[in-house]
Amino acid sequence: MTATTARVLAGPPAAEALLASVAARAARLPTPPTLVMVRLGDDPASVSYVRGKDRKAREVGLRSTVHALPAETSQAELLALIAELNADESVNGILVQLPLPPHVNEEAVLHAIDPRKDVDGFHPVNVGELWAGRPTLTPCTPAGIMFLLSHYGLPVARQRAVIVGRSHIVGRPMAALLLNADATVTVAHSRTVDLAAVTREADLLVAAVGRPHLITPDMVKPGATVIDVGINRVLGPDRRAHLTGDVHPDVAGVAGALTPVPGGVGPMTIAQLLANTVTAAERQPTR
Ligand SMILES: Nc1nc(=O)c2c([nH]1)NC[C@@H]1CN(c3ccc(C(=O)N[C@@H](CCC(=O)O)C(=O)O)cc3)C=[N+]21
Repeated sequence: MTATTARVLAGPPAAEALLASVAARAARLPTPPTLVMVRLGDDPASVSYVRGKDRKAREVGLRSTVHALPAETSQAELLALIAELNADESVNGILVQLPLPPHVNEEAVLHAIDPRKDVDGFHPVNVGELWAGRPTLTPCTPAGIMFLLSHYGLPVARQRAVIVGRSHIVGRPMAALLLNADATVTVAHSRTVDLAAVTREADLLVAAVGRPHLITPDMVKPGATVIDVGINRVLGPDRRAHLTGDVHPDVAGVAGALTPVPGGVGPMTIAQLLANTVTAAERQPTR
């Protein structure tokens, strides 16, 4: 009987390493890179994420502004604000916090952002460049995961990577980044037949489905690296809400390395957003 426990891939030290380079690059520019975030309504998770990003931005020498608009803001009003921010040369990065209320067409909004200011990497021009192998501004969560893997010296090239989840925010861009880094990539999803047989092939398993504890120990190859992107709010035995991932805690007994939730991928997402803001600023003409 050999009880092993996975190496913990803590987000904060890797995020701090990325933020140190963000701060150094920001300091080399003639004016501080400027991020503008827009959120509609007051969903508590959105309020808290945007606040966290705003605070970190200032810590590393960026300028950050938040437009907190009423939930009833019309799509036309939101598009008018985006047009203004696109035209404003003092703005380097624009982020519209998702999800948007049901009366606003998310696609219409994301397509309206100038691709050069699209620090989320969600505009079709940036999606296309990523899939063409010419990444420019790449989605923050997957790009942050790539940084985390390299920070901890974990190999990607030649690895069999399985991503569970095909969202536009995580699963799909994660597949593109891993493919660009010479992994052999499989994207599994809710319709995949015999999911466990697919995930057991993975040297690198990325769980991004939003279903608490979907990934159980029997689904993991011994020694695999497991990245948990799930941020699920569940009620604990004490009936208090807490965060849990898509990966069952017992996976730590099988995996070689595992990201915790919270304190894993989340902090990387924020650091990468600020890295993207500096990248956008570096590429925009100076005034
Ligand atoms: N336009 C847009 N871009 C986004 O990048 C975006 C978005 N909309 N909408 C929502 C999701 C979610 N997201 C997270 C960022 C940080 C943490 C994070 O820092 N999590 C902490 C814990 C946070 C907590 O305690 O609630 C952690 O995992 O340690 C989580 C989730 C960005 N998103």
